[in-house]
This record gives sequence, C-alpha cells and structure tokens, in this order.
Amino acid sequence: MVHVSVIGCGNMGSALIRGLARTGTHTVTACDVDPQALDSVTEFCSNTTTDLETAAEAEIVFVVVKPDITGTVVEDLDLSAEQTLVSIAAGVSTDVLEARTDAAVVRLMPNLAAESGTMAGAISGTEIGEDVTSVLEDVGIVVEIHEEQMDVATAVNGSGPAFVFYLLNAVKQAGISSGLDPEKAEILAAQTFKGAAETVLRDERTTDELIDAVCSPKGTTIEGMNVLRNSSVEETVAEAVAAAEERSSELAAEVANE
Ligand SMILES: NC(=O)C1=CN([C@@H]2O[C@H](COP(=O)(O)OP(=O)(O)OC[C@H]3O[C@@H](n4cnc5c(N)ncnc54)[C@H](OP(=O)(O)O)[C@@H]3O)[C@@H](O)[C@H]2O)C=CC1
Ligand SMILES: O=C(O)[C@@H]1CCC=N1
Repeated sequence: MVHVSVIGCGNMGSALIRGLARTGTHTVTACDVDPQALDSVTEFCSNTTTDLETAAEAEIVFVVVKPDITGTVVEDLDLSAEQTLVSIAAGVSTDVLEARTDAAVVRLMPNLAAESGTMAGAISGTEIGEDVTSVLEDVGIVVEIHEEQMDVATAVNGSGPAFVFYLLNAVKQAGISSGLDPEKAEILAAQTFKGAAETVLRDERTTDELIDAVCSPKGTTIEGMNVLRNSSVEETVAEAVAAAEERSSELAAEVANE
C-alpha cells in the first residue's frame, strides 16, 4: 500500500483518483483549492484537503494543476529527497521542476482513460521507482520515453482521446444519418473502436494486415477503404497531432521564460 496524493482534482486529477479507487489498494489524499472539486471525489479517496502541507505528506505526490501554476505549487510543497513528485503538466520540463523540489521528479503524460483503468501513459525521469510504476500500472499501461519525446506523447496519448472521440462521433453520426437509432449507433461505434484497439494491442499482425483481414474479396470494406485512401484523412490526422505537439513545446517555452 502506497500513500499517494493528487493535487488538482479537475478533469485529469479526478480521473486518476477514480482509477486508483478501483484497485482499493492505496491511501489517496485528494487536494484542491475548490471544495466542489473535492466533493466530486470524496467517495473515491481516503481523505480530502485544501491544505497543500497535508498533501505534501504522501510518498508519491501527483501535481495535476494547469501548467502555468505547476512550478509554484511544486515549490510550495517543499518535498524531501525521499519523496517522488509526479508532474502531469504538459510542457513543464524536468529542469524547471528539479529547480523547485528535492524530491525525485517523474514526468507523466496520462490520459482520461485512467478513470477506467485503461490509461495510455508516457513517463520520463532519471529515477523512476518501482512504487511509481506499480501505482501507474493500476490505472493503465505506461511506457518509458525520453523527455524530448514528451511533446509528441502529449499529442498522441494526452490529447489523443479527444481526437478519438471526434473520429468515433463521425462514424456514429454517419450511422445515424443512414437510419440507426442514436443510442445504438453510439454503442456500435464505441464498441468497434474499443474492439479494434484491443485487437491491435493483442494481435501480432500489423494494422495493414488487420485491414486486409476485414476486407473480404469484392466485399464492403474495400469500398470504404478506397474512399479513405484517396482522401487526405491521414494527413489531417498528422496535422492535428503536430499542432498539439507544437502547442506543448510552446507551453514549455512559456513556462521556462516565467
Ligand atoms: N484533461 C486532460 O485530459 C489531461 C490533462 N493533463 C494535464 O493535467 C493538468 C490539469 O488539467 P485538467 O485536469 O484538464 O485541468 P482542470 O482545470 O480540470 O483541473 C485543475 C484543478 O486544479 C485546481 N487547482 C488550481 N490551483 C490549485 C492549487 N494551488 N492547489 C490545488 N488545486 C488547484 C483547479 O481549481 P480551479 O478550477 O478553482 O482553479 C482545478 O480543480 C494540466 O497540467 C494538463 O496539462 C494531462 C493529460 C491529460
Ligand atoms: O489539452 C491539454 O493541454 C491537456 C494536455 C493533454 C490533454 N489535455
């Protein structure tokens, strides 16, 4: 059992808290300046507080506030070398964090799926303890990357769920336009994305081989694939990822210049 605190219980912090609650194996202190944010997570954690000093008592301290205030919060926490600080802020570098804390610093780019235990998380740091990895694996899958790759990870798996929600909705709306009931269209589209993602994670075939497996000779899928392959969808998706990556590096520059 590890004592974890989560500072900032908004969209991402609350997803993390709810995800950790599913395992029931950790002591989780939730901290936020907003009592309403704390009310929404009370049933999923061991205790709630508005006091940073109380949150600073945990072995692993997750800072899940906006990038522009992350540095100040980290400084105010005054953690010791025996503790681990996990920063989730897009664009806030390890250098900026290490200058403000004695704790071991780990950067994490999580995503909202932590809530259901299916997060894709990217971590970087020089001292990533087994306790940190184990807590993160309780809410999903984590891969270690170099810090220079954090901006692109922010785009791929941090912002990624929004891109997938958008694409999923496009499939759902197309189904509705052709007569499916909205609720049923949502179930069919969402379960299809979920199943396809599970297949990619579990199957050794490449995505091209999997596409071929769906395309029956002279069947339906190849007609749709021809439309996609003759479109600019692939370039547009790449542009969306690049725009998010670019913004992450801009945030890094803004925070470093503060
Ligand atoms: N949303 C996402 O999917 C993801 C977000 N992130 C990162 O997570 C961080 C938080 O994002 P998100 O959850 O979306 O933001 P939110 O605004 O939803 O949540 C931030 C929370 O922190 C609170 N807060 C502000 N100042 C303090 C403080 N000094 N002490 C304690 N709590 C405080 C805010 O209260 P108030 O509103 O009153 O200011 C708010 O409840 C960002 O750095 C972002 O880059 C990373 C990956 C995914
Ligand atoms: O949009 C953002 O800035 C945050 C970081 C990744 C996902 N949400």
